[in-house]
Amino acid sequence: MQASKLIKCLKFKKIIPRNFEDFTVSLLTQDTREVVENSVFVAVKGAQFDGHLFVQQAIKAGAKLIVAQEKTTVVGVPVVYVNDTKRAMAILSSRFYGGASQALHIIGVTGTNGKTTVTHLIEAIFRAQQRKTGLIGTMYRKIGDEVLPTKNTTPDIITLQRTLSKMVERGVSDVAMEVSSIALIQGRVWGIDFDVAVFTNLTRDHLDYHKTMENYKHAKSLLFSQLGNRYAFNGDPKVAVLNIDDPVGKQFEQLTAAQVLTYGIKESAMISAQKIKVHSRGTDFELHVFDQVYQLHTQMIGMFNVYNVLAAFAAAYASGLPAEDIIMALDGFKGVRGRMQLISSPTGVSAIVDYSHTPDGLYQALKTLDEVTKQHVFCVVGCGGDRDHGKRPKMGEIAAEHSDFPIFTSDNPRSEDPQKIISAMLSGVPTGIKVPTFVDRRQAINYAIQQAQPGDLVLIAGKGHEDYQIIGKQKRHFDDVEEATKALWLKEQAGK
Ligand SMILES: CC(=O)N[C@H]1[C@@H](OP(=O)(O)OP(=O)(O)OC[C@H]2O[C@@H](n3ccc(=O)[nH]c3=O)[C@H](O)[C@@H]2O)O[C@H](CO)[C@@H](O)[C@@H]1O[C@H](C)C(=O)N[C@@H](C)C(=O)N[C@H](CCC(=O)O)C(=O)O
Ligand SMILES: Nc1ncnc2c1ncn2[C@@H]1O[C@H](COP(=O)(O)OP(=O)(O)OP(=O)(O)O)[C@@H](O)[C@H]1O
Ligand SMILES: N[C@H](CCC[C@H](N)C(=O)O)C(=O)O
Ligand SMILES: [Mg+2]
Repeated sequence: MQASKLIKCLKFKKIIPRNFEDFTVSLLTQDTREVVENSVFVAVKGAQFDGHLFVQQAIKAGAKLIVAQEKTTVVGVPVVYVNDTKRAMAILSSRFYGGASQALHIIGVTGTNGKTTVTHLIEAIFRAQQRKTGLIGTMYRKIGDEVLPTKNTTPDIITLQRTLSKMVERGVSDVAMEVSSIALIQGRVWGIDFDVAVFTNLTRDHLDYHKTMENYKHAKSLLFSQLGNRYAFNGDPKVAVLNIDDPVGKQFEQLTAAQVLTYGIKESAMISAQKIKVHSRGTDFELHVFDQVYQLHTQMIGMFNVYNVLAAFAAAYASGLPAEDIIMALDGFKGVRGRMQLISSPTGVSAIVDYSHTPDGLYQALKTLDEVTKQHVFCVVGCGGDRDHGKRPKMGEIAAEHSDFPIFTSDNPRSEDPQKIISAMLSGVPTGIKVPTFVDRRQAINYAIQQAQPGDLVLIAGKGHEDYQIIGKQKRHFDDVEEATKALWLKEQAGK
């Protein structure tokens, strides 16, 4: 696309100089580390850096046009001045990448917990229909079977539009994507034409960023107000899929002009789970879809996963798939890496690696383990540094109250002193409960597994699929599944 044609979509702008030599744009980016010859560079003021300070660097790397919101002393290339470069990024990327989101059937999933799980369930359902799928979320971006890395749960709008456009090129038809509250506030999904928007739940997280639960809820609500009431490009009506057992789900009904499909375990929900039986090898329940009743089995355990399954079912049903097909796909789904991932061993001790890093996530995980075992539950847990401080005492309290043997350790301490994070967790522990602590996560895992007796379960919470640990500025390899497997093997050898 020619540069002059690209910038036409920006309505209010000042171009200096007014006339410039046109060129074919090779890349649109806000990051100097991506710039190549004939790029358009958008200067964005961020939380850490100011992109305007990188303009010369961008030109040196090949940028031929700059979009800025503040005066820059640029020589040799035209500058397009706008009021807000973040908004310009959304408008330009939609234009540059050809409105890919309109060509795709996109299901956006938001909520504090369950987004990764629900998007994987949706991916599995559509794949079972022999459709080519895309997935965007915490763990990766996926185009069919191709796995691409990701920095954020929801990428910046340019990366997102670029990814969607690649999906269109490769024949993807259906996309499941996680939409984080921070992304919604930062406009990372501005202009994305969602067909279905799903709400899982709202509990405490990210208050370092949002400050209050009210702001956090507002951020989540944006997905529903942005869904609009238009018919989607392919003619299907847009649908908001809402968990109405969560009071926030009910409130979101008011915000959207789209059609609403509710789910929950109360009979008043349009899609509900009844007669739920959670056992150690999975969960069974009656699925009520309006006035139809089906039997549903999932290999995943826990009441929270009943909600995740309902959310995925509702999203697929809202997309027009037959209930029987969805149910069959859900039955075959084996779970997501690092989400209640079981590692059994001949010692009789089992470890469960789970990504519970919020108070509610941890509570749900511990409650589930308590339901499936009569033996003891150990809980190795830490809290991330440079993230919501307020959740630390709460997670400390939950681990202490809902496990038999809580053990506190480090998650990703980042720039913070790990001992201080652990002390904050300890401040929430009720008096009388003793909690051993280990700054070294490996030692904590080894200790728990050594202490556990046959039949006991060791929950290793907070890092799930992560294969790294961030200490200071250093990111080193660390994988809870590997560590637990090693510790269980050592226990087995010691017992021989
Ligand atoms: C605080 C925050 O949210 N930061 C996000 C934000 O960065 P920012 O706009 O503040 O950017 P910045 O790093 O200050 O840089 C400013 C500008 O200079 C540019 N730059 C910077 C350096 C350089 O050498 N060259 C260069 O051009 C940058 O590309 C950017 O355009 O926008 C970036 C692009 O979208 C994000 O990658 C970045 O996420 C950081 C890494 C982050 O840790 N974010 C977390 C808090 C986050 O967003 N989490 C959510 C929720 C997770 C979940 O619940 O699952 C997520 O969606 O991941
Ligand atoms: N519906 C749910 N309600 C409460 N807790 C849940 C639910 N689903 C999952 N969890 C817990 O939260 C953890 C994270 O789940 P998942 O990765 O699916 O959530 P997420 O919303 O993608 O999280 P993130 O915000 O980090 O991307 C799980 O390991 C589990 O312990
Ligand atoms: N999406 C979450 C991930 C937290 C995972 C935990 N291991 C940590 O590093 O704090 C966040 O950015 O808050
Ligand atoms: Mg996620």
